[in-house]
Amino acid sequence: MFDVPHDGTDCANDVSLLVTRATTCAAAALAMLVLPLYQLIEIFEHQTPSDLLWLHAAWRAPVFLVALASLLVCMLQPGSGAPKLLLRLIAASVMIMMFGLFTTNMLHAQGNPEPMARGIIMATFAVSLLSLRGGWEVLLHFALPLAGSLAWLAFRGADLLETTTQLVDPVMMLVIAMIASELFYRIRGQQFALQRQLRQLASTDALTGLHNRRDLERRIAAEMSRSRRHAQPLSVVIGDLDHFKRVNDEYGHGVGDDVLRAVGVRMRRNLRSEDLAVRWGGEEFLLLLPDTDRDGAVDVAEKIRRTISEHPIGCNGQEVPVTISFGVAELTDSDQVADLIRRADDAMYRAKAQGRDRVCA
Ligand SMILES: Nc1nc2c(ncn2[C@@H]2O[C@H](COP(=O)(O)OP(=O)(O)OP(=O)(O)O)[C@@H](O)[C@H]2O)c(=O)[nH]1
Repeated sequence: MFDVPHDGTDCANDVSLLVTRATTCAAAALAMLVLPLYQLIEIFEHQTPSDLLWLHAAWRAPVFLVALASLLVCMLQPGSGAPKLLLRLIAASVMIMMFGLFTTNMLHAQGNPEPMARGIIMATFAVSLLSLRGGWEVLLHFALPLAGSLAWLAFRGADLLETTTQLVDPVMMLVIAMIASELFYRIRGQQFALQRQLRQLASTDALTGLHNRRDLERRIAAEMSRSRRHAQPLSVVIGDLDHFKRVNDEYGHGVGDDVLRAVGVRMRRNLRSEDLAVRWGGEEFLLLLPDTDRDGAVDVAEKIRRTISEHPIGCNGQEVPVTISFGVAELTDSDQVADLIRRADDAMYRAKAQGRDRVCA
């Protein structure tokens, strides 16, 4: 099968990826705006000494600010590619908050650490799932703040043995978050790949791997308006294999199919990436050539005609000689889609009438 050039299919995937990211980003940001505030109020109610209150606020501040910025970006620039970076920033700031507060608790052992620690662990778990792509990313975002936190505790002379027992809950969270994040990441990846494959199948001809008629119908109007907007030519070429019935009758339907495939390959080899090669009907092909005028399209069709008629197609050890007739039409100001295709079709029938194996415009 051929590589399908960058087209509407890819765009649809990109848009759906952007929407997923923006939604995730907004969800993570909202969660991270509410949670730190809620916890600060709780700590305030437990009458934590004021200097520690400031420390608590400082550890939460990056999460709060990044979450606020993310929410603003998601609201003001919904189509931007920023959420990917913002999601990582949210995750990193949450991990830093978690270990900052963990260190504060270890050094000052005050307040009501139990519910707070649980809240942070749950938040970290949620954000890991939302923001990070796969187990390795969770580990990376977790490992750096953990190392910093342990280094600071050691520097401040804390009892590291006690620290390790306190680490049981966060490490358990890490393992669960890694597994869940990896699972989510893979499921999402498979889902995107499947969507892409389905869209590609829906727009591709199964036998030749060229674009199908439905796909052309979806694109030709857009190409016509693009060509008019930029005052660039656009041409359509219709090609029909000559006496193809004889090929089937003489060599069998299987060889006929191989010939159609080979013709498709030769067409694609002679086209630019922005051109569209379509299997238009049984043994009929259509080429949509942007930025190409009538003479240019005749040259393209002539080149393809020669590669087909001058080199018989090898199938099952046999050489099958094939020729093709082409008709060319260039877009005019008054053309509708049907007019353009009809003129190319008429030209192709003229080529048949004049003896086949030729190009008419
Ligand atoms: N092997 C194969 N043959 C096909 C396929 N689609 C259409 N055909 C055959 O293509 C042949 C087309 O025959 P006609 O329309 O009579 O045209 P032709 O024999 O090519 O003659 P001209 O077009 O007049 O030169 C028919 O025999 C179809 O069965 C296909 O997918 N595979």
